[in-house]
Amino acid sequence: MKSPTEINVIKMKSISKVYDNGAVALDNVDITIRRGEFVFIVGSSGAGKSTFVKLLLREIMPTSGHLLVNGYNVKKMPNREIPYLRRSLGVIFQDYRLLPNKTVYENVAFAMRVIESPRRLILRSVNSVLDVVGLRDKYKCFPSQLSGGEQQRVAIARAIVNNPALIIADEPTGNLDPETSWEIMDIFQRINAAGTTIVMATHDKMIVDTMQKRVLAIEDGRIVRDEASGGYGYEV
Ligand SMILES: Nc1ncnc2c1ncn2[C@@H]1O[C@H](COP(=O)(O)OP(=O)(O)OP(=O)(O)O)[C@@H](O)[C@H]1O
Repeated sequence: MKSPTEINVIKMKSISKVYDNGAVALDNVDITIRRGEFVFIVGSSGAGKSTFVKLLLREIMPTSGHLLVNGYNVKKMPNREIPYLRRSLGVIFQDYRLLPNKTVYENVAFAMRVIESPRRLILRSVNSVLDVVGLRDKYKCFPSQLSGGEQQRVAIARAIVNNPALIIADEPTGNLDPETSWEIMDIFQRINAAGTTIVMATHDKMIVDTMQKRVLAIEDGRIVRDEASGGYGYEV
C-alpha cells in the first residue's frame, strides 16, 4: 500500500482498452471502489471482466484514461514498481495456480519468501492463514492430494498471507460445486469483515443473488449497472 490513508482502493477514470485487433474490451469506464467494499463484477461472456482484472494487475495497459490501484498510478508507473503494485494485491484464479511440486505450507510460504520476509515471520504468518482457511492439518500435502475446494483454500491463504489491502478473484468458484463454493464465499466474507476489499468477477448467479453486495455489471465494455446491494440481474 503506497498510502495507508488512501480511501479509494481502485479509481478508474475514463478507462478504455482497445486490443491490437481493434476489439474494444472496455469503453470509457468510470468507477471507484473504496477500502472495505465487497464488489461483484458480472456480465456475459466477452463483456470485459477479465480485461478489467488484467488492468488492475497491470498485466495489460489501458489504451486511455487514468487508473489508480492501491495508490499506484498503473498507467504511468515505471516497470520497476510493478512488483510493489502486485505485492499490494492478493489474486485468486479459477484454476488455483498452485505450484504442483511444493507442499501446502511451501506454496503459501513462497509468497513471503519472494519478498524476503524473515523465516520466523513466515512460519507464524503461514500457520495463521492456514488456520483462517481451515487447512492447518494438511500443511504437508501436495496440491494433487487435495480436493478442488481445498486447493482453492490454499490459493486464498497464499493471497492473504502478505496482508494485501485488496483481493482480486477471477471466477474463484468456477470449478467448484455449490456447497464447496459456499465454503469459499464464507472465507471471503470473513476476510472482508476484517477490512480487506474484495473484487470478484463471477458467473455464479446464486452467490451474487444471495450475498446482496455491490454489483458492477459490464456489457460490451461498459458499466451498465452499479448497485450498492444487488443481484446478478441475468438469467442463466
Ligand atoms: N488478447 C486479446 N486480443 C484481442 N481481443 C481480446 C483479447 N482479450 C480479450 N479480447 C476481446 O475483448 C473483449 C472482452 O474480453 P474479456 O476476456 O475481457 O471478457 P470476459 O467478460 O472476461 O469474458 P468471459 O466471461 O468469457 O471470461 C472480447 O470481445 C474479447 O474477444
